[in-house]
Amino acid sequence: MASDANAVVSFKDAFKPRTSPPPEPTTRTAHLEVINVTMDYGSFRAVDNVSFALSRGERLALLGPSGCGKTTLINVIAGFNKHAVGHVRINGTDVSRRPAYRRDIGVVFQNYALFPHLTVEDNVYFGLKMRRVSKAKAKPAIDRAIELVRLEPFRGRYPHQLSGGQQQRAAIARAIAIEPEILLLDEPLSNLDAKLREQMRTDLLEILDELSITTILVTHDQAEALALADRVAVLNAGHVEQIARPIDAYENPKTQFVAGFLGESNAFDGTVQHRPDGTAAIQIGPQELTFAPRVEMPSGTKARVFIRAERLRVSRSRLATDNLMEARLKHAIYLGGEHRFVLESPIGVLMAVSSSESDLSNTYKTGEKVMVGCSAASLIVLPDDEG
Ligand SMILES: Nc1ncnc2c1ncn2[C@@H]1O[C@H](COP(=O)(O)OP(=O)(O)OP(=O)(O)O)[C@@H](O)[C@H]1O
Repeated sequence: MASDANAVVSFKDAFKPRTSPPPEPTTRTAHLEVINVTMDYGSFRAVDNVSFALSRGERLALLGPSGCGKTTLINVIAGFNKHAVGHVRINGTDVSRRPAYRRDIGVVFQNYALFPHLTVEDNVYFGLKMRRVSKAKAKPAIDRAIELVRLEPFRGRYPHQLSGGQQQRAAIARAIAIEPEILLLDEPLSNLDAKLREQMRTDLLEILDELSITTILVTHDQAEALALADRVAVLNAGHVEQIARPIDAYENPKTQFVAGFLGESNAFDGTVQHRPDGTAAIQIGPQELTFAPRVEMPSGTKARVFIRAERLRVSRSRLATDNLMEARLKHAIYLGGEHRFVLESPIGVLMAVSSSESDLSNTYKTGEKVMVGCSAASLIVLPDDEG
Protein backbone atom coordinates (compact mmCIF):
# COMPACT_ATOMS: atom_id res chain seq x y z
CA MET A 1 0.00 0.00 0.00
CA ALA A 2 1.20 3.48 -0.71
CA SER A 3 2.10 5.23 2.54
CA ASP A 4 0.31 8.43 1.65
CA ALA A 5 -3.27 8.42 2.81
CA ASN A 6 -4.69 9.96 -0.37
CA ALA A 7 -3.65 6.88 -2.32
CA VAL A 8 -6.31 4.87 -0.53
CA VAL A 9 -8.96 6.59 -2.62
CA SER A 10 -7.48 4.84 -5.67
CA PHE A 11 -8.64 1.48 -4.32
CA LYS A 12 -10.88 0.87 -7.32
CA ASP A 13 -7.79 0.67 -9.51
CA ALA A 14 -5.61 -1.23 -7.08
CA PHE A 15 -6.93 -4.62 -8.08
CA LYS A 16 -7.70 -5.77 -11.58
CA PRO A 17 -9.63 -8.95 -12.35
CA ARG A 18 -7.35 -11.71 -13.52
CA THR A 19 -7.68 -12.82 -17.09
CA SER A 20 -5.31 -15.79 -16.91
CA PRO A 21 -2.93 -17.32 -14.37
CA PRO A 22 0.34 -15.39 -14.25
CA PRO A 23 3.50 -17.11 -15.46
CA GLU A 24 5.88 -18.52 -12.88
CA PRO A 25 8.40 -15.90 -11.80
CA THR A 26 11.97 -15.47 -12.91
CA THR A 27 14.51 -13.90 -10.56
CA ARG A 28 13.72 -10.55 -12.15
CA THR A 29 9.92 -10.80 -12.08
CA ALA A 30 9.37 -12.25 -8.61
CA HIS A 31 6.84 -10.31 -6.53
CA LEU A 32 7.28 -12.25 -3.29
CA GLU A 33 10.46 -14.13 -2.47
CA VAL A 34 10.92 -16.38 0.53
CA ILE A 35 14.60 -17.16 0.89
CA ASN A 36 16.06 -19.85 3.17
CA VAL A 37 13.49 -19.30 5.90
CA THR A 38 14.01 -21.37 9.04
CA MET A 39 12.06 -21.12 12.28
CA ASP A 40 12.79 -22.97 15.52
CA TYR A 41 10.65 -23.24 18.64
CA GLY A 42 13.39 -23.96 21.17
CA SER A 43 15.16 -27.04 19.84
CA PHE A 44 12.24 -27.95 17.54
CA ARG A 45 12.61 -26.96 13.88
CA ALA A 46 9.13 -26.04 12.62
CA VAL A 47 10.22 -24.53 9.27
CA ASP A 48 13.35 -25.88 7.65
CA ASN A 49 15.15 -23.78 5.04
CA VAL A 50 12.16 -22.97 2.85
CA SER A 51 12.62 -20.99 -0.38
CA PHE A 52 10.20 -20.11 -3.17
CA ALA A 53 9.14 -17.15 -5.27
CA LEU A 54 5.78 -16.00 -6.59
CA SER A 55 5.03 -13.71 -9.49
CA ARG A 56 2.56 -10.85 -9.14
CA GLY A 57 -0.97 -12.19 -8.90
CA GLU A 58 0.14 -15.78 -8.42
CA ARG A 59 -1.65 -18.00 -5.89
CA LEU A 60 0.26 -20.61 -3.94
CA ALA A 61 -1.31 -23.19 -1.62
CA LEU A 62 0.80 -24.45 1.28
CA LEU A 63 -0.45 -27.98 1.69
CA GLY A 64 0.58 -30.57 4.22
CA PRO A 65 -0.47 -32.60 7.24
CA SER A 66 -1.20 -31.08 10.62
CA GLY A 67 1.92 -29.79 12.31
CA CYS A 68 4.10 -29.61 9.18
CA GLY A 69 4.75 -25.88 9.67
CA LYS A 70 2.24 -24.17 7.37
CA THR A 71 0.95 -21.62 9.87
CA THR A 72 4.44 -20.98 11.22
CA LEU A 73 5.68 -20.23 7.70
CA ILE A 74 2.96 -17.72 6.89
CA ASN A 75 3.42 -16.10 10.29
CA VAL A 76 7.08 -15.61 9.38
CA ILE A 77 6.10 -14.08 6.03
CA ALA A 78 3.55 -11.83 7.74
CA GLY A 79 6.15 -10.69 10.28
CA PHE A 80 4.63 -12.27 13.40
CA ASN A 81 7.65 -14.45 14.18
CA LYS A 82 10.60 -12.29 15.07
CA HIS A 83 12.96 -15.19 15.67
CA ALA A 84 12.87 -16.55 12.15
CA VAL A 85 16.03 -16.80 10.08
CA GLY A 86 16.12 -16.04 6.34
CA HIS A 87 14.66 -13.36 4.11
CA VAL A 88 11.32 -12.22 2.78
CA ARG A 89 11.35 -9.85 -0.19
CA ILE A 90 8.43 -8.01 -1.70
CA ASN A 91 9.06 -6.35 -5.05
CA GLY A 92 12.78 -6.89 -4.51
CA THR A 93 12.80 -5.07 -1.14
CA ASP A 94 13.88 -7.07 1.89
CA VAL A 95 11.11 -6.69 4.48
CA SER A 96 12.52 -9.28 6.92
CA ARG A 97 13.33 -6.65 9.53
CA ARG A 98 10.09 -4.76 9.22
CA PRO A 99 7.31 -5.23 11.74
CA ALA A 100 4.12 -6.88 10.50
CA TYR A 101 2.19 -3.61 10.04
CA ARG A 102 4.85 -2.24 7.67
CA ARG A 103 4.95 -5.20 5.29
CA ASP A 104 1.85 -4.45 3.15
CA ILE A 105 0.51 -7.90 3.82
CA GLY A 106 -3.16 -8.64 4.49
CA VAL A 107 -3.82 -11.67 6.67
CA VAL A 108 -7.01 -13.68 7.10
CA PHE A 109 -6.64 -15.81 10.20
CA GLN A 110 -8.08 -19.28 10.64
CA ASN A 111 -10.58 -18.10 13.27
CA TYR A 112 -11.12 -14.81 11.34
CA ALA A 113 -10.12 -12.79 14.45
CA LEU A 114 -12.79 -10.18 13.81
CA PHE A 115 -13.19 -7.58 16.55
CA PRO A 116 -16.44 -8.56 18.28
CA HIS A 117 -17.22 -5.01 19.43
CA LEU A 118 -16.88 -3.52 15.93
CA THR A 119 -19.39 -3.66 13.06
CA VAL A 120 -18.40 -5.18 9.71
CA GLU A 121 -17.72 -1.67 8.41
CA ASP A 122 -15.49 -0.77 11.35
CA ASN A 123 -13.67 -4.10 11.18
CA VAL A 124 -12.95 -3.36 7.53
CA TYR A 125 -11.86 0.19 8.41
CA PHE A 126 -9.53 -1.06 11.14
CA GLY A 127 -6.34 -1.48 9.09
CA LEU A 128 -6.78 1.93 7.50
CA LYS A 129 -7.47 3.54 10.88
CA MET A 130 -4.20 2.09 12.14
CA ARG A 131 -2.58 3.78 9.16
CA ARG A 132 -4.15 7.05 10.26
CA VAL A 133 -6.51 7.34 7.31
CA SER A 134 -9.67 9.26 8.24
CA LYS A 135 -12.95 7.38 7.82
CA ALA A 136 -14.07 9.86 5.15
CA LYS A 137 -10.94 9.25 3.10
CA ALA A 138 -11.16 5.52 3.70
CA LYS A 139 -14.80 5.26 2.63
CA PRO A 140 -14.23 4.34 -1.02
CA ALA A 141 -11.81 1.58 -0.01
CA ILE A 142 -14.19 0.29 2.67
CA ASP A 143 -17.14 0.36 0.26
CA ARG A 144 -15.22 -1.44 -2.45
CA ALA A 145 -13.89 -4.13 -0.08
CA ILE A 146 -17.39 -4.76 1.31
CA GLU A 147 -18.85 -4.78 -2.18
CA LEU A 148 -16.24 -7.27 -3.37
CA VAL A 149 -17.20 -9.78 -0.71
CA ARG A 150 -20.90 -8.97 -1.17
CA LEU A 151 -21.56 -7.91 2.41
CA GLU A 152 -23.31 -4.58 1.69
CA PRO A 153 -26.54 -5.58 3.49
CA PHE A 154 -24.55 -6.59 6.58
CA ARG A 155 -22.13 -3.71 6.98
CA GLY A 156 -23.79 -2.46 10.18
CA ARG A 157 -23.83 -5.87 11.87
CA TYR A 158 -21.52 -7.17 14.56
CA PRO A 159 -19.59 -10.43 14.03
CA HIS A 160 -21.90 -12.46 16.28
CA GLN A 161 -24.80 -11.46 14.01
CA LEU A 162 -23.11 -13.03 10.98
CA SER A 163 -23.00 -16.61 9.72
CA GLY A 164 -19.65 -18.41 9.47
CA GLY A 165 -19.43 -17.72 5.74
CA GLN A 166 -20.25 -14.03 6.24
CA GLN A 167 -17.63 -13.72 8.98
CA GLN A 168 -15.13 -15.26 6.64
CA ARG A 169 -15.99 -12.68 3.97
CA ALA A 170 -15.74 -9.85 6.50
CA ALA A 171 -12.26 -11.06 7.42
CA ILE A 172 -11.27 -11.04 3.74
CA ALA A 173 -12.69 -7.53 3.30
CA ARG A 174 -10.69 -6.34 6.32
CA ALA A 175 -7.50 -7.86 4.92
CA ILE A 176 -7.88 -6.35 1.44
CA ALA A 177 -9.09 -2.89 2.48
CA ILE A 178 -5.50 -1.81 3.07
CA GLU A 179 -4.67 -2.70 -0.55
CA PRO A 180 -1.97 -5.12 0.49
CA GLU A 181 0.74 -6.33 -1.85
CA ILE A 182 0.27 -9.86 -0.58
CA LEU A 183 -2.71 -11.70 0.86
CA LEU A 184 -2.21 -14.58 3.32
CA LEU A 185 -5.13 -16.88 4.07
CA ASP A 186 -4.73 -19.38 6.91
CA GLU A 187 -7.16 -22.30 6.49
CA PRO A 188 -9.82 -19.87 5.24
CA LEU A 189 -12.61 -22.43 5.01
CA SER A 190 -11.84 -24.79 7.86
CA ASN A 191 -14.41 -23.32 10.26
CA LEU A 192 -17.28 -23.91 7.86
CA ASP A 193 -19.43 -27.00 7.54
CA ALA A 194 -18.96 -29.24 4.50
CA LYS A 195 -21.71 -27.78 2.33
CA LEU A 196 -20.92 -24.13 3.03
CA ARG A 197 -17.27 -24.92 2.55
CA GLU A 198 -17.85 -26.03 -1.01
CA GLN A 199 -19.93 -22.98 -1.79
CA MET A 200 -17.40 -20.65 -0.17
CA ARG A 201 -14.63 -22.31 -2.17
CA THR A 202 -16.29 -21.08 -5.36
CA ASP A 203 -17.00 -17.66 -3.81
CA LEU A 204 -13.40 -17.36 -2.66
CA LEU A 205 -12.18 -18.29 -6.12
CA GLU A 206 -14.32 -15.51 -7.58
CA ILE A 207 -13.07 -12.98 -5.01
CA LEU A 208 -9.45 -13.93 -5.65
CA ASP A 209 -9.96 -13.77 -9.42
CA GLU A 210 -11.53 -10.34 -9.02
CA LEU A 211 -8.57 -9.11 -6.96
CA SER A 212 -5.79 -10.80 -8.89
CA ILE A 213 -3.64 -10.43 -5.80
CA THR A 214 -0.51 -12.41 -4.93
CA THR A 215 -1.85 -14.91 -2.41
CA ILE A 216 -0.61 -17.67 -0.15
CA LEU A 217 -3.29 -19.96 1.10
CA VAL A 218 -2.70 -22.45 3.90
CA THR A 219 -4.77 -25.58 3.84
CA HIS A 220 -4.66 -29.24 4.65
CA ASP A 221 -7.54 -29.84 2.24
CA GLN A 222 -6.30 -30.98 -1.15
CA ALA A 223 -9.48 -30.13 -2.99
CA GLU A 224 -9.18 -26.56 -1.71
CA ALA A 225 -5.55 -26.32 -2.77
CA LEU A 226 -6.16 -27.82 -6.19
CA ALA A 227 -9.20 -25.61 -6.81
CA LEU A 228 -7.78 -22.28 -5.68
CA ALA A 229 -4.05 -22.30 -6.33
CA ASP A 230 -1.87 -21.86 -9.40
CA ARG A 231 0.83 -23.88 -7.66
CA VAL A 232 0.97 -26.01 -4.55
CA ALA A 233 3.87 -26.39 -2.16
CA VAL A 234 3.63 -29.70 -0.32
CA LEU A 235 5.23 -29.42 3.11
CA ASN A 236 6.49 -32.27 5.25
CA ALA A 237 8.06 -31.75 8.67
CA GLY A 238 8.93 -28.12 7.95
CA HIS A 239 10.46 -28.52 4.51
CA VAL A 240 9.05 -28.21 0.99
CA GLU A 241 8.86 -31.63 -0.68
CA GLN A 242 7.64 -30.30 -4.02
CA ILE A 243 6.35 -27.06 -5.46
CA ALA A 244 4.48 -27.44 -8.72
CA ARG A 245 1.26 -26.80 -10.60
CA PRO A 246 -1.51 -28.92 -9.03
CA ILE A 247 -1.74 -31.23 -12.04
CA ASP A 248 2.04 -31.78 -12.08
CA ALA A 249 2.23 -32.50 -8.36
CA TYR A 250 -0.66 -34.95 -8.70
CA GLU A 251 0.43 -36.68 -11.90
CA ASN A 252 4.16 -36.51 -11.39
CA PRO A 253 4.99 -36.46 -7.69
CA LYS A 254 8.69 -36.24 -7.04
CA THR A 255 8.76 -37.95 -3.66
CA GLN A 256 7.01 -40.84 -1.98
CA PHE A 257 5.59 -38.38 0.54
CA VAL A 258 3.89 -36.26 -2.15
CA ALA A 259 2.64 -39.35 -4.00
CA GLY A 260 1.08 -40.68 -0.81
CA PHE A 261 -0.26 -37.34 0.39
CA LEU A 262 -2.05 -36.23 -2.77
CA GLY A 263 -5.05 -38.21 -3.87
CA GLU A 264 -6.09 -41.63 -2.72
CA SER A 265 -3.46 -44.27 -3.42
CA ASN A 266 -2.75 -47.90 -2.72
CA ALA A 267 0.93 -48.17 -1.84
CA PHE A 268 3.12 -51.30 -1.92
CA ASP A 269 6.82 -51.86 -1.45
CA GLY A 270 8.71 -53.90 -3.99
CA THR A 271 11.84 -54.33 -6.08
CA VAL A 272 12.40 -52.96 -9.58
CA GLN A 273 13.23 -55.45 -12.36
CA HIS A 274 14.16 -54.61 -15.94
CA ARG A 275 13.01 -57.36 -18.29
CA PRO A 276 14.93 -58.55 -21.35
CA ASP A 277 12.20 -57.07 -23.60
CA GLY A 278 13.02 -53.58 -22.31
CA THR A 279 9.93 -53.13 -20.10
CA ALA A 280 10.17 -52.43 -16.39
CA ALA A 281 8.32 -54.14 -13.59
CA ILE A 282 8.06 -53.90 -9.84
CA GLN A 283 7.96 -57.20 -8.01
CA ILE A 284 5.51 -57.26 -5.10
CA GLY A 285 5.51 -60.65 -3.44
CA PRO A 286 4.68 -63.19 -6.14
CA GLN A 287 3.23 -60.58 -8.51
CA GLU A 288 4.93 -58.33 -11.06
CA LEU A 289 3.37 -55.04 -12.11
CA THR A 290 4.54 -53.45 -15.36
CA PHE A 291 5.22 -49.72 -15.15
CA ALA A 292 6.69 -46.92 -17.22
CA PRO A 293 9.71 -45.59 -15.28
CA ARG A 294 9.68 -41.83 -14.61
CA VAL A 295 13.10 -41.83 -12.96
CA GLU A 296 16.12 -44.01 -13.57
CA MET A 297 16.14 -47.04 -11.29
CA PRO A 298 18.44 -50.01 -11.93
CA SER A 299 17.21 -53.57 -11.36
CA GLY A 300 17.24 -54.40 -7.67
CA THR A 301 16.19 -50.86 -6.58
CA LYS A 302 13.86 -50.97 -3.58
CA ALA A 303 10.89 -48.82 -4.44
CA ARG A 304 7.29 -48.08 -3.59
CA VAL A 305 4.48 -48.23 -6.11
CA PHE A 306 1.47 -45.94 -5.79
CA ILE A 307 -1.71 -47.07 -7.52
CA ARG A 308 -4.32 -44.34 -7.59
CA ALA A 309 -7.75 -45.63 -6.56
CA GLU A 310 -9.44 -43.95 -9.53
CA ARG A 311 -7.00 -45.46 -12.03
CA LEU A 312 -7.88 -49.05 -11.13
CA ARG A 313 -10.45 -50.68 -13.36
CA VAL A 314 -12.77 -53.34 -12.00
CA SER A 315 -14.85 -55.71 -14.11
CA ARG A 316 -16.61 -59.05 -14.04
CA SER A 317 -15.10 -59.87 -17.39
CA ARG A 318 -11.55 -59.70 -18.73
CA LEU A 319 -10.31 -56.16 -19.21
CA ALA A 320 -8.06 -54.86 -21.95
CA THR A 321 -5.51 -53.32 -19.62
CA ASP A 322 -2.06 -53.97 -18.18
CA ASN A 323 -1.51 -55.56 -14.81
CA LEU A 324 -4.64 -57.65 -14.83
CA MET A 325 -5.24 -59.59 -11.61
CA GLU A 326 -8.02 -61.72 -10.28
CA ALA A 327 -9.45 -60.33 -7.06
CA ARG A 328 -12.20 -61.02 -4.55
CA LEU A 329 -14.62 -58.28 -3.67
CA LYS A 330 -14.55 -57.58 0.07
CA HIS A 331 -16.87 -54.58 -0.09
CA ALA A 332 -18.69 -52.69 -2.81
CA ILE A 333 -19.91 -49.38 -1.47
CA TYR A 334 -22.36 -47.43 -3.59
CA LEU A 335 -22.11 -43.69 -2.93
CA GLY A 336 -24.45 -42.28 -5.55
CA GLY A 337 -21.88 -40.61 -7.76
CA GLU A 338 -19.26 -43.33 -7.38
CA HIS A 339 -18.73 -46.95 -6.52
CA ARG A 340 -15.97 -47.84 -4.06
CA PHE A 341 -14.50 -51.30 -4.11
CA VAL A 342 -12.33 -52.95 -1.51
CA LEU A 343 -10.62 -55.90 -3.15
CA GLU A 344 -8.40 -58.74 -2.03
CA SER A 345 -5.79 -59.08 -4.75
CA PRO A 346 -2.51 -61.01 -5.10
CA ILE A 347 -0.57 -57.87 -4.05
CA GLY A 348 -2.79 -57.09 -1.05
CA VAL A 349 -5.96 -55.15 -0.28
CA LEU A 350 -6.82 -52.58 -2.94
CA MET A 351 -9.20 -49.64 -2.80
CA ALA A 352 -10.70 -48.74 -6.18
CA VAL A 353 -13.11 -45.95 -7.08
CA SER A 354 -15.22 -45.90 -10.20
CA SER A 355 -17.71 -43.38 -11.45
CA SER A 356 -18.27 -45.11 -14.78
CA GLU A 357 -21.88 -45.57 -15.81
CA SER A 358 -21.59 -49.33 -16.14
CA ASP A 359 -20.22 -49.68 -12.60
CA LEU A 360 -22.85 -47.41 -11.13
CA SER A 361 -25.72 -49.31 -12.70
CA ASN A 362 -24.28 -52.66 -11.59
CA THR A 363 -24.85 -54.28 -8.24
CA TYR A 364 -21.83 -56.17 -6.97
CA LYS A 365 -21.91 -58.89 -4.36
CA THR A 366 -19.50 -59.30 -1.49
CA GLY A 367 -17.24 -62.25 -2.13
CA GLU A 368 -17.64 -62.33 -5.89
CA LYS A 369 -14.60 -62.79 -8.13
CA VAL A 370 -13.72 -59.84 -10.35
CA MET A 371 -10.83 -58.72 -12.53
CA VAL A 372 -8.84 -55.64 -11.56
CA GLY A 373 -6.17 -53.89 -13.59
CA CYS A 374 -4.39 -50.61 -14.25
CA SER A 375 -2.28 -49.24 -17.07
CA ALA A 376 1.50 -49.30 -16.79
CA ALA A 377 1.53 -45.53 -17.36
CA SER A 378 -0.75 -44.87 -14.39
CA LEU A 379 1.59 -46.45 -11.85
CA ILE A 380 3.87 -44.15 -9.90
CA VAL A 381 7.01 -45.95 -8.81
CA LEU A 382 9.49 -44.01 -6.69
CA PRO A 383 12.71 -45.30 -5.15
CA ASP A 384 13.11 -45.54 -1.39
CA ASP A 385 15.28 -42.86 0.18
CA GLU A 386 18.81 -44.07 0.55
CA GLY A 387 20.07 -44.61 4.06
N1 LIG B 1 4.56 -21.50 19.91
C1 LIG B 1 5.01 -22.74 19.69
N2 LIG B 1 5.90 -23.32 20.51
C2 LIG B 1 6.37 -24.56 20.28
N3 LIG B 1 6.03 -25.31 19.22
C3 LIG B 1 5.14 -24.80 18.36
C4 LIG B 1 4.58 -23.48 18.54
N4 LIG B 1 3.74 -23.24 17.52
C5 LIG B 1 3.77 -24.35 16.73
N5 LIG B 1 4.60 -25.27 17.23
C6 LIG B 1 4.92 -26.58 16.64
O1 LIG B 1 5.48 -26.36 15.37
C7 LIG B 1 4.98 -27.31 14.42
C8 LIG B 1 4.35 -26.58 13.26
O2 LIG B 1 3.17 -25.95 13.71
P1 LIG B 1 2.21 -25.18 12.70
O3 LIG B 1 1.07 -24.61 13.48
O4 LIG B 1 3.00 -24.26 11.88
O5 LIG B 1 1.71 -26.40 11.79
P2 LIG B 1 0.54 -26.45 10.72
O6 LIG B 1 1.09 -27.18 9.56
O7 LIG B 1 -0.01 -25.09 10.48
O8 LIG B 1 -0.52 -27.35 11.46
P3 LIG B 1 -2.14 -27.35 11.41
O9 LIG B 1 -2.50 -27.83 10.02
O10 LIG B 1 -2.50 -28.35 12.47
O11 LIG B 1 -2.61 -25.96 11.72
C9 LIG B 1 4.02 -28.21 15.19
O12 LIG B 1 4.71 -29.40 15.53
C10 LIG B 1 3.66 -27.41 16.41
O13 LIG B 1 3.40 -28.26 17.51
